[in-house]
Amino acid sequence: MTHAVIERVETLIVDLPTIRPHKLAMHTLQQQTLVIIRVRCSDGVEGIGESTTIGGLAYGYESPESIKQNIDAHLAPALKGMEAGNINAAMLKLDKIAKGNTFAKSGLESALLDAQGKRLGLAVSELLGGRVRDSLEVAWTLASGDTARDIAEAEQMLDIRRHRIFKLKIGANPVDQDLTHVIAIKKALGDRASVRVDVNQYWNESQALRACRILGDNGVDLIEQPIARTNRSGQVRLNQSSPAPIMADESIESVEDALSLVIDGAASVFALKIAKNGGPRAVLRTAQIAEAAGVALYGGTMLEGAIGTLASAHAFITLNQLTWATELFGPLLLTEEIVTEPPVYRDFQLHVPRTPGLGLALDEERLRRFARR
Ligand SMILES: O=C(O)C[C@H]1C=CC(=O)O1
Ligand SMILES: [Mn+2]
Repeated sequence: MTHAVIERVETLIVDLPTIRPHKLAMHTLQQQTLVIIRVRCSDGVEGIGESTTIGGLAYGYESPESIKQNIDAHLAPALKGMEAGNINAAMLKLDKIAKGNTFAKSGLESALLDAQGKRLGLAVSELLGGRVRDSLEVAWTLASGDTARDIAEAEQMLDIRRHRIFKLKIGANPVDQDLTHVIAIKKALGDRASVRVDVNQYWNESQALRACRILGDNGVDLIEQPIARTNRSGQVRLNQSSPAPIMADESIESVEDALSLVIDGAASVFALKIAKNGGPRAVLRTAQIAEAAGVALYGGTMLEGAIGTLASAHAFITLNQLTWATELFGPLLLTEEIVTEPPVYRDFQLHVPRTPGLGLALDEERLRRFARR
């Protein structure tokens, strides 16, 4: 049998509307931009992947435009002619020719896994060693910017049994205003929901010392990235003093970051994101570091659409412990789909398909309609 080779890599920028503005400390999303990757192989198999970030360059070092350009100019030519089924060799080559660029690499690794799964008739989770569950609990982010509207949204999610974990995006407003907002929402929801916050690095240590204590004392379960990733010693001190666990998100931009956080004792929970580690296989290396260190895990998102969400989900369902569940709700924030069958959310869970590859097919007509020209 001759091995299939990678013949062509195509990238498309897709702009999709959101159900409402989504306010994060650094950026308000009015729409979401996905980079869709198609890897065509010599055996006729096509793999699909997604490289998505938030707010252009507001969140990380890669933008949709730079991701597309770097794949087109550097990563795709390096992959051309390589054996399609040898994902180790392909990703080693990319690591050799490109520093960082984990978002771009994540979409490519996802597409190669999708192709190999389709080729072998196996779900990506099976390629990753096999699943230990079929579905994942999914949190919802309350980020309308309005307390009453956030409470109404949470009540609706509880009613329809879609989410019972809520993450509140704070940090942009004065600290006391944010604390009042969070405490009001926790009071309204009580024990019916887990309430967590994500500060997206917007506090300094002096603000965070007091705020983390107040949040913990008022029943907030988890505090995500309260201070800057660059303030490592501050993170260590907060991790020791906060009554609520501290989760690292922006602090992890690579597998090596995860190791150094563990060595320093800078967080007791890690947000796992395929985009920040370089793909579904790379994120599992970070998960293994956490497991060995006794750090708890959470399945994070960069607000990807269906493809990036399921690429993440196939990795996360192979994990033994996922103490803090996931936030794989990206497709639910979008009003439009570019796949033929959207991911299934039911009874607080995302159900992960067992069909070959990621278990998704592109809807060509809708893709054409939303692709940026
Ligand atoms: O975690 C982040 O910082 C980014 C993202 C995840 C959920 C959400 O609403 O925003
Ligand atoms: Mn975060």
